Amino acid sequence: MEELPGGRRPRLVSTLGLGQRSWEVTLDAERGWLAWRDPRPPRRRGGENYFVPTSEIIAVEETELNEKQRNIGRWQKMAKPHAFTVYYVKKDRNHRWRCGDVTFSCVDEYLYDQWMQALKQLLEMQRSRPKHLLVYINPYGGKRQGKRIYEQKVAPLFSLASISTDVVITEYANHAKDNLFEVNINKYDGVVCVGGDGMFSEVMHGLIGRMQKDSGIDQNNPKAPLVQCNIRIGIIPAGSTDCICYSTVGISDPVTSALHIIVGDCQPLDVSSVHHNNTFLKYSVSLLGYGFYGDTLKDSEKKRWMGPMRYDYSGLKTFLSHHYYEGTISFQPAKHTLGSPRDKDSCRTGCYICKKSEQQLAEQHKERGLKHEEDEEEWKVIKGKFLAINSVNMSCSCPRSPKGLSPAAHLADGSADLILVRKCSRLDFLRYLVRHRNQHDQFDFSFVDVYRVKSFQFTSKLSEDNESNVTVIGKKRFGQFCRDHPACCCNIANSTWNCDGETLDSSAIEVRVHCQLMKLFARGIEKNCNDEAAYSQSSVEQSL
Ligand SMILES: CCCCCCCCCCCCC/C=C/[C@@H](O)[C@H](CO)NC(=O)CCCCCCCCCCCCCCC
Ligand SMILES: Nc1ncnc2c1ncn2[C@@H]1O[C@H](COP(=O)(O)OP(=O)(O)OP(=O)(O)O)[C@@H](O)[C@H]1O
Ligand SMILES: [Ca+2]
Repeated sequence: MEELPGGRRPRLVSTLGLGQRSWEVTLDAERGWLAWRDPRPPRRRGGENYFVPTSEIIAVEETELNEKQRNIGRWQKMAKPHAFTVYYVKKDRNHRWRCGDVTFSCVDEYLYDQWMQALKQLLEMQRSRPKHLLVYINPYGGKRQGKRIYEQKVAPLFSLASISTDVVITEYANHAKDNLFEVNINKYDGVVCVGGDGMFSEVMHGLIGRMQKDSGIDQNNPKAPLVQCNIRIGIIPAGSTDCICYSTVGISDPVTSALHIIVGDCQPLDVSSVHHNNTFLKYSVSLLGYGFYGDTLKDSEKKRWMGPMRYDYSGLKTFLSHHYYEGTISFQPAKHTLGSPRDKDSCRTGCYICKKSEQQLAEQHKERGLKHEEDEEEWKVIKGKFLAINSVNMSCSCPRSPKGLSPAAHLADGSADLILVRKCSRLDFLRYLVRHRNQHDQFDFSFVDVYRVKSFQFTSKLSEDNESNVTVIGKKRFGQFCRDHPACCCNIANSTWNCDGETLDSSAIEVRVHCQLMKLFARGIEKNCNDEAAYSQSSVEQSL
């Protein structure tokens, strides 16, 4: 390697054997890349060029060349050619990552040692990579393939990357959550969950809950400033919806997720806390849905045996029942964030809007102890009859809806998009649903409103009436549905909140978004060359 002043050795350039030819291989430690180039002029079918950021090198290993490889070209003269294999992230279409490998041969041991040492040094310098992970596998999530997926697709990659693991196969619901309150968490560089959104939710509750407990924060206080959780969670998708994985990586694919964990990616995530009467209920990172998604989930729980199909079955059933619910929503608009839910651009890796929120959060932490102006900020109140009330902290894109419930929602901007779908005809509601799967704007309907909020509260008409002691008993005599108007679909019972795929017991809730409360082994969805809608600073500036 060439030396720079100060003893830095940023560049190693050698001619190494690859296949049957000699290639020019460069390791540029300063700029952080490894490249190999066929030095033959392009018209002789050479000129190929490969380039890998060193942050995306997975491992390097000594390699024994096989008989066939040894007997070609100049390597056949050597008793034992010295070869090494570099494993790296190979980016495929649709955000899919694969483990690529390339084997280089060196003319002598000295050159081999030089390369091995330089590459190993570079790998050791990747400080954000995990070395020791705690893994929870839900053997019953999704299509019940969690254990197989982990053993066949993920564990071999972790061992290639020299990551050691403690693996827990869960034996009951909440096993992972309970366990996280007991383990010596400081031993680990991250926690991995193999399963779906429900399994992720368990691990998140365990980690955030543990963090608050250790810091003496009372989770039942809805206004308590929660302590950020710096231990990252990796999601190996093996569930039914895998919305959190899809929305943060761009695909639900176990190998891709394992590689994001190995390279030590970090994606902060907003978390909403949900309370009822000063009692903590749950945290949410994806969907908090009342009405359509609440009823779909409640019905689907009885059909777990159907696997992922249960959501389509119960979704269709709920669609046909066409129930709407009356209630009051009060919310505080998110004025601190630059974007809006109607933006054409989406949150992508390195998102400028999320970075801005991160800076604001750091300033807030510095000013902690000074007066908090939050409570003085305005509340908007909306009363109405709703088919669905959805609050999403992220786009909620998933294989069922690749652009999600709110395509412009941000992963880490400290806000949620509150989507109110008012009472409308079945046909209109179907048109709304269909737009989750095509390119048209799902908010461009007179019966749909969307707001970017930092907190909200909901009370159903039924509980308001209960509280004001209005003839509830009289109403109950009508049974669950309005018998006077069989066709009107009005429902005097409450719906249920769907909180990241789990039902909540209370319909009256108070929700608050906590900016970047936790972190994932992910980097957000990467911009593609054809992804013109990705955020850049200039596009934000134009919108100001
Ligand atoms: C005509 C086709 C329209 C299709 C519209 C599809 C929209 C799908 C939007 C999915 C949004 C998922 C949000 C993520 C929520 C997760 O935290 C949670 C836990 O995993 N998953 C669910 O609650 C699982 C929720 C799954 C809901 C599935 C709903 C399926 C609706 C089917 C309606 C059919 C009407 C057809 C009439 C002819
Ligand atoms: N060993 C177990 N036995 C029964 N339930 C479990 C076990 N381990 C975890 N669970 C629970 O199973 C629930 C569902 O699991 P998971 O999220 O992995 O799959 P899913 O519901 O099919 O997928 P999705 O949440 O993506 O729709 C979780 O809420 C979790 O608490
Ligand atoms: Ca958000």
